Amino acid sequence: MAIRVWVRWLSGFQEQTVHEMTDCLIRQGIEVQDQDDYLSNHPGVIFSNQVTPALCEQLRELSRNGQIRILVCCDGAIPSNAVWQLLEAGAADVLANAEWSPLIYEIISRLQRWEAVDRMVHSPEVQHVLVGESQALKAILRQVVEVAHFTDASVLILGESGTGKELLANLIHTLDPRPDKGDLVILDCTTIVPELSGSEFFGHERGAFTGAASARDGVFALANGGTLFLDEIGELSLALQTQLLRVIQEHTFKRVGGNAWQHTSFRLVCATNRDLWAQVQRGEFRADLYYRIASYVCQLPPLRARPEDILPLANHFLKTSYPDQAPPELDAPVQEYLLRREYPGNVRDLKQVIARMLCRHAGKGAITVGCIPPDDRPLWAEGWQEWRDTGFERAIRVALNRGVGLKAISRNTEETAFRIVLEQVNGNTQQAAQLLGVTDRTVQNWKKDRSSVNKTEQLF
Ligand SMILES: Nc1ncnc2c1ncn2[C@@H]1O[C@H](COP(=O)(O)OP(=O)(O)OP(=O)(O)O)[C@@H](O)[C@H]1O
Repeated sequence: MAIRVWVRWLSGFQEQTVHEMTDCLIRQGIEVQDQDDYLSNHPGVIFSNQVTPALCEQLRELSRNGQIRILVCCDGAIPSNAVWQLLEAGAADVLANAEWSPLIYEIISRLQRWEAVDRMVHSPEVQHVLVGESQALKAILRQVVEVAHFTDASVLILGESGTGKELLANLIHTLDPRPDKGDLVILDCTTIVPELSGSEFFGHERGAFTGAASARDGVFALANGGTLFLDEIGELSLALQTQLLRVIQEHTFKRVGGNAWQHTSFRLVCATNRDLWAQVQRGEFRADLYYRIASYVCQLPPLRARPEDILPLANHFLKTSYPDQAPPELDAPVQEYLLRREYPGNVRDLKQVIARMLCRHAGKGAITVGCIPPDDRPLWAEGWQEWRDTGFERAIRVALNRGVGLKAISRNTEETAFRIVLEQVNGNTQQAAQLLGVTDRTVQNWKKDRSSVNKTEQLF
């Protein structure tokens, strides 16, 4: 299938160059669209020899929060501060080369990679497994597809409980293109008994210790040719972390009670709901192990930071509960309830809420508010407008009980609002200012302050 792109030529390129380069792209199987098609969802290439405020503004408009990937190409050197300006404005990459031929080659490589990643992201094996419409989830999916399919890098997945870390680990294994791939082997680090850890990790020879009636493989041997998923890695004691270092680096190990070195080849995926880097800084997690397990770090945001995912996920869980028939719909008040509800257990929570509502659903009609179990119903005051967000109230109560005053509570509320909005708009100052109802300068000042001072105490 041809790769479709739109191309724009800015700032005085010779007509002959434009024709030659366009022909070159077409010869390489790139379908070059009319300039006017830049509003479509296809990726785009902008050729420009100058970085001007107008170009940055255009990029901001076109990139639509990173939904459209745009390459900016210059046929010459470009100052490094201009490169960062272009990236900040929304360019997916900036290529510069005085020679046209390598420049075109690089452009084609990027476009082919993007197309391959897009195809995989939209494949049923991804779309039917990891559901979500938010920009945050889509961006993660693209990155994960790229790292899983095109590299053998170790991946560290961070995120609160129930955000989908294990699901992502499964997906990384599914997308691994190795021929004759081995199994996905999962080890929950919270279940390791220290005395048996050697055997669990490396296996043992017969008679290696009392009770070792026969030889047994450990997880590193079982994962040979496949993927090893170490869940809750943040719970491993320092002693157990030390045991893992060699095998993770060298891919060789000895069974307990054995003398022969064995070789194993696996992709390592680890997950934790802890702040692993903070653990490293406190000396609770070995820095050398951290760097080995975290070639690529993927942070899954909590569900509260991506409310656009709530209804698609709810519909997905309904569909999986009715594999052979059309699932019931959620009526409007139930949808509103789901959107306003708190999800401390993240996606797992939402899945359970749907399951609980289905228990009370009778007939063939839509799921209505009566299906919400009494314990799950919101606190009422006088009507919809008065819906009280119990989670927010709870946080304020906890803060007040801790003796935190109004000033700190207000500051934290403001911090949280800035953080949420900036995440939502991928750091775009103008859009954040618009959503927050403040000036661009206020957002810029906030960003500046944040980079120069430590985080304030987290209340919420
Ligand atoms: N994006 C998603 N699309 C579909 N299902 C999801 C998604 N995210 C999570 N789930 C579902 O939510 C539940 C919890 O997900 P998972 O076990 O992967 O979370 P986790 O982060 O590993 O949790 P924990 O840290 O508690 O082990 C699972 O049933 C999973 O299938």
